[in-house]
Amino acid sequence: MLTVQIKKKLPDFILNVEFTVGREVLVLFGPSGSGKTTILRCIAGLANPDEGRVALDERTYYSSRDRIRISPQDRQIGYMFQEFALFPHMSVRKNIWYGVKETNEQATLLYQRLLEILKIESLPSRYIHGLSGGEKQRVALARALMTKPRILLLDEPMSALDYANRRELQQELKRIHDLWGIPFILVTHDPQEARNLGDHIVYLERGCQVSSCAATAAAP
Ligand SMILES: Nc1ncnc2c1ncn2[C@@H]1O[C@H](COP(=O)(O)OP(=O)(O)OP(=O)(O)O)[C@@H](O)[C@H]1O
Repeated sequence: MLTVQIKKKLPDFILNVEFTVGREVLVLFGPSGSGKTTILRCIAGLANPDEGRVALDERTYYSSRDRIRISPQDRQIGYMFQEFALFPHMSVRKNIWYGVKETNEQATLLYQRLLEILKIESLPSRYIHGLSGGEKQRVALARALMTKPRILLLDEPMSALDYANRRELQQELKRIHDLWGIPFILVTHDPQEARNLGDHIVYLERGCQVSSCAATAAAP
């Protein structure tokens, strides 16, 4: 169970959220600038709250009270950034292996399995600049999962895709979530995506949770 309690002063408002995520998909939904990416960055350790706590099960990643701040590299969190943040000068293979600490047989098996699950077996020697939006999305997902994360953060993972590709990749994301069984936190502006993928939706406005509900209970 991931526990998130964050207070952080931003230029125009104070971000103030509190929620937990089990082995489910939690969607952060809200207008541009409402604080969604900042929440992901605080969970990953790329930004620090002014106050609060972030913990996965018994492990505290951040606590203002206890002065704990675990570095991003030691949090075992997969982060799929907006626009994917892949390295254009590296091959698909190198991108996927980037960040893996140990190259052993287990890692090689995971790599092969990810290529298969994400249907990118033909891509390893290609370079990022020649890939389609859907292919880049799959490679970014493989890279995030290759580090065997205990949580996966996805910041608008479908934003670069057209309607047909979005629908297909939403289905794949659901399947991967079922297979991996870890908490996913997904940021989106798209109400349909929020309903399709989320088990729970947290609605944000200017840094505050205006509501939080099961995805089937109400449409955003
Ligand atoms: N490092 C920073 N320094 C100053 N202001 C910041 C910083 N990061 C975020 N902000 C501001 O905090 C607010 C929330 O930004 P954030 O990126 O978290 O919103 P968002 O909901 O993810 O937006 P979008 O949907 O457009 O990506 C914005 O007003 C943004 O300009």
